[in-house]
Amino acid sequence: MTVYFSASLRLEQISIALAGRELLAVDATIVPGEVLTVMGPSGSGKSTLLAYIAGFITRDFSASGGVWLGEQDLLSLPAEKRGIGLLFQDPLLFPHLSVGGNLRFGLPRHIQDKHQQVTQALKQVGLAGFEARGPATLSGGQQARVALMRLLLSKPRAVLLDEPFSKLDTALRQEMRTLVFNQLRDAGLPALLVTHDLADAKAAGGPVLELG
Ligand SMILES: Nc1ncnc2c1ncn2[C@@H]1O[C@H](COP(=O)(O)OP(=O)(O)OP(=O)(O)O)[C@@H](O)[C@H]1O
Repeated sequence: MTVYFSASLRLEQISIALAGRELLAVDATIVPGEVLTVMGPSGSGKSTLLAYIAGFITRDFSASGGVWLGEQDLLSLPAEKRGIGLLFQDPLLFPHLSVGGNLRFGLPRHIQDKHQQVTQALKQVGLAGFEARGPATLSGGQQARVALMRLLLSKPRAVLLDEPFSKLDTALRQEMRTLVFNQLRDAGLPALLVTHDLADAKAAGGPVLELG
């Protein structure tokens, strides 16, 4: 994996409200290679916070506060220019593309040796030779690993994870936690994890923010 350095992700006095009622307030800085875990009751606005950071919060909410990546004001950029990578509980692979096609989709246009990068990424997660397979022929755990590598190949500058392990069975969950957090640490990316699972927070190894 190519190591590339990112800046800190700063969440500056963010407040998110729905119908005039504040759902959450967050003020935090996530340094490169660190995972901030956000926990809280269902409906407390965790996914909405991620949507605000990534740039696709809907008008139903009123939100305020700053989102900075180093010196860059992310709120001034449209979602596709923010350089934020997302991982959800569903792998969301494109069903009409092969595994290789899904991975190439994440690669920035200027990358020359796409084939080599894809081959290397698959090898890294124990899926060497899976390029031509369709996503539907993969197990849930294999799909999750492809989704992780697609995310990393897109060279995000920060990563948001929304319950990324909740659909995996217990053994696989532990394996994916280790893989995901090691990869994020190696890549030196700041990451924000939303979860209900204390074991996820422990594996992430960073600070934990408990919403009321
Ligand atoms: N588009 C929307 N319009 C109006 N209300 C919404 C919309 N999306 C979500 N909500 C409401 O906003 C609140 C926050 O939702 P959100 O999904 O951010 O919570 P959460 O903390 O991620 O919940 P969970 O842990 O169950 O995933 C909830 O009360 C939800 O019903």
